[in-house]
Amino acid sequence: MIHAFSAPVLVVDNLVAAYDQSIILRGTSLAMQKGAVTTVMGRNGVGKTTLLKTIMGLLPVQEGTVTFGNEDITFMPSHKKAKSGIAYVPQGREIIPKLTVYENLQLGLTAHKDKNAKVPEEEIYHLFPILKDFRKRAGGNLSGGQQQQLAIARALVSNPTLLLLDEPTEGIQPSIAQEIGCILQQLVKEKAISVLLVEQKIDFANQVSDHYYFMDRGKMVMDGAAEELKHTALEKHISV
Ligand SMILES: Nc1ncnc2c1ncn2[C@@H]1O[C@H](COP(=O)(O)OP(=O)(O)OP(=O)(O)O)[C@@H](O)[C@H]1O
Repeated sequence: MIHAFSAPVLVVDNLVAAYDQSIILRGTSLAMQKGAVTTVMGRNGVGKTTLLKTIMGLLPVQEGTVTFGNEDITFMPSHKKAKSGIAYVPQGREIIPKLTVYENLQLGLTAHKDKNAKVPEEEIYHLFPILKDFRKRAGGNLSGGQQQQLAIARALVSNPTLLLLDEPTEGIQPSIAQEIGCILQQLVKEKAISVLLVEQKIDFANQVSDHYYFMDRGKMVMDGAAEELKHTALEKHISV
């Protein structure tokens, strides 16, 4: 839930970023409230994934700023961003197929600021009971929905305050997507984590979002609180 008057957890101001000569972000700006789900929607190829990568420091910023809490993190290397509390769950999930579920979870510790930290198993399995049952199973043998849960769980192992989540429902059946939506809501409520979500599916976005931004050709073209936006506005902006 958005806490009125709280300071934004993340502010992106006039961001410009490119792959070589090809400019993708053309002055992108957004502000995220703490403990809320902010969702970026837009057609394929408008730059949503590029925005998450640039915030995470995986693509250099050419112009503009990124502020996390009170800190300017525009040029902070990605591993430092991870240690300062930002976790990124990429599109496609990037589970290591040959490692077990538990070993995949352990990978999240590399981004933890305390080098003696352990996987908070009780907390993780409370949120994702299926991962407890499959603890010793190879990550590659999990279904798409289970791998998505594992990817989010692995991100949580680093103890983030901000989660960047790229199309978590891609290739996942609606009932499982809804389950993941419930877990996300629980996370935001119980742990006051802030989520920046890139999403194409309206039903899922409606289930979890507090605030929307619509992106077109590297810029935000509209934003608003979830309850202010009608279904039709959402559809207009994401229809291909
Ligand atoms: N590694 C790359 N090198 C060069 N161009 C890229 C690279 N990755 C993406 N692009 C291009 O950047 C543009 C924006 O891509 P991006 O993945 O950010 O879009 P998106 O809004 O997330 O779309 P989608 O929903 O399809 O993932 C596209 O034109 C894409 O072809």
